[in-house]
Amino acid sequence: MPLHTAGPTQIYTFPDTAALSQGLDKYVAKLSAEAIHRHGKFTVALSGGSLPKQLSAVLKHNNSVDFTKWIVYFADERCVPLDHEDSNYLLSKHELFDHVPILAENVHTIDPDLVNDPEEAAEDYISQLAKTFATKDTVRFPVFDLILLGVGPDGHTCSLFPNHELLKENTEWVASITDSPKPPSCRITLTFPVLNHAHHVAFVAAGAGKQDMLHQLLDIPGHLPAQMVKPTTGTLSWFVDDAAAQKVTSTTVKGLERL
Ligand SMILES: O=C1O[C@H](COP(=O)(O)O)[C@@H](O)[C@H](O)[C@H]1O
Repeated sequence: MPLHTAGPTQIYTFPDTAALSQGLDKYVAKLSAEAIHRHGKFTVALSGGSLPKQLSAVLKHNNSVDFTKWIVYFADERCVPLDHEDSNYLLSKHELFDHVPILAENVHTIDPDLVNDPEEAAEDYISQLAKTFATKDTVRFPVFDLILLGVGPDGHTCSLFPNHELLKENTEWVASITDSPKPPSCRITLTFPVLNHAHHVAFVAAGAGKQDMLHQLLDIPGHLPAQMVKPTTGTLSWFVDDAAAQKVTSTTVKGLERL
């Protein structure tokens, strides 16, 4: 069974969070090696919340991964200083960057001088993206090798919240939000077109607290933000533990698979 398949959503389940981290390590290491072989770098967008810890537990010990070729952006970021406890960057720094040879200049943070002006911060982040992603005429949006996403209990992903006007954003690469229902209220976020142009997108969700939302997202068709992530040509995977997957019954997905 290949590690990932194009087309239908692939759901990988694991008995617990330790096994989930092992599966994620295998998946990310493979995509990293493939991307570096293909174009000399691995462009990845990381979420905050529970993701960095889950991702890094095994990956940070994986010496086969060439982290020097990683170009890191954030799927979303809170408009706070980089040393603030709410910073998604700080989380990933503590969990991953401090333990692996990622180059500081390859980690693209929100400009700390712009955190009081979310709109400007989003504009600046677009400029940072433009340095990595040379857009061709046919491809208007950055094409990440991998975007790693989390999902909140309300179905939000990145800083794209249910019923928010940002769900309609279809031209900008990065948008700002000043009324996030989850604090802090000011944030910047990648938009759906960017998420949906990626080569690979993977959601990571663990714990019984995600059960109801996972059931809703995977079994009941709808338009919650996490359900609007539908890569046009890329793959979509879910990495979940048994606790989170307990109520998922869907026959519309390809099936729950163990790695
Ligand atoms: O606010 C945020 O929440 C989501 C979900 O977080 P989790 O702790 O439930 O995994 C996260 O993906 C996003 O990056 C973050 O800013």
